[in-house]
Amino acid sequence: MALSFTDDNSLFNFVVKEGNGIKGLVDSGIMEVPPRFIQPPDYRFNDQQSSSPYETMTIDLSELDGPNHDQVVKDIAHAAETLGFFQTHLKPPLTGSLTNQLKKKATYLDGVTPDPIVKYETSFIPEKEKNWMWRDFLEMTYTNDPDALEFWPNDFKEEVLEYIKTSSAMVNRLLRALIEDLGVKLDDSELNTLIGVRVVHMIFYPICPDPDLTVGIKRHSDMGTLTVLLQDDVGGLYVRKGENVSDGNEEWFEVPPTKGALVINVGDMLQILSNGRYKSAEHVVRTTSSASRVSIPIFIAPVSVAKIGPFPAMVARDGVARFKEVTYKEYTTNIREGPHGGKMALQFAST
Ligand SMILES: O=C(O)CCC(=O)C(=O)O
Ligand SMILES: [Fe+2]
Repeated sequence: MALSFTDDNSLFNFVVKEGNGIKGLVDSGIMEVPPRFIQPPDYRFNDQQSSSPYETMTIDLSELDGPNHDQVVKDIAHAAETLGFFQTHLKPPLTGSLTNQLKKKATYLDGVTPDPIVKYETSFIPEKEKNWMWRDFLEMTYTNDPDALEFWPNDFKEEVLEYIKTSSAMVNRLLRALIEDLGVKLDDSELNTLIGVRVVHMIFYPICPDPDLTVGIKRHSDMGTLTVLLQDDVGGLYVRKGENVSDGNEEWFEVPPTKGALVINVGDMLQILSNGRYKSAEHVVRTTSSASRVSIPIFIAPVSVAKIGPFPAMVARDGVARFKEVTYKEYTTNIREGPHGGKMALQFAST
């Protein structure tokens, strides 16, 4: 008989403490969504909320080195100013194999001992959240190559390292282009401070008995500088166009799975640095009853002590500082402890 989890204690024990995750719930044969996962109506998301298919903006970054440099910089900046999302190609050998491997192996806690740079998690902060999200994930923090090779799970460590390296090089060029378009000059060490932290999430979204009631990830924007994301072919990531709070006219687009492509999105730190010209993208992940999904974001963020505020040149040009200076650590602490969801967290740094 399938287990039932109508009381929060037994659910918490099974999912979090014993480390079975949501995958464990689904594998146990649950037929209904336990109450803890049911989102209030305003937080639910289904694909009827998405408008016309999103015309994917795919940018070929290799053209940054060629005669089209100026045009490519403009395209990148335009994407960052409008939707805050675009896609780009990652050269072989790393394309779909990592997501396929993750799908085959997806486990929550089985068989690997967590250590300081590897964590098994579910939802966002299950101890505090009223309504849990329908996802399990493995968090791997990059410190250096020897640590990664020693502590990360054997099944993935080499490929994830390669993914991080390829993506970091790309993000470095991308950020240079975005900053170039602002007319701001940074030296290498200033730039490196903004992309000094790299955290990988290997996310597993199990199939869900009632997708209308749940979300894979709630509406949010990413807190760092830029996020790079590899998704499998299931789909379910939606991005919001525009950011006016609840004007009743929200438009959402699905970011379509595209073979060999990486999704890039702007994080809150880049919105602050650019004094609001670049927009961190609000996005959401729905659940489905037909297929489990995997995605592998790399969150690229400033080092925790970095003081993040609008570039002085932007403030001078705009005549106003739209954000105050905060350290990245203060910002992330506020997200964990204060109000978040949608783009609420940015208000913490707003003037
Ligand atoms: O799974 C996805 O496509 C998006 C994941 C995401 O938004 C996040 O982890 O912040
Ligand atoms: Fe995200």
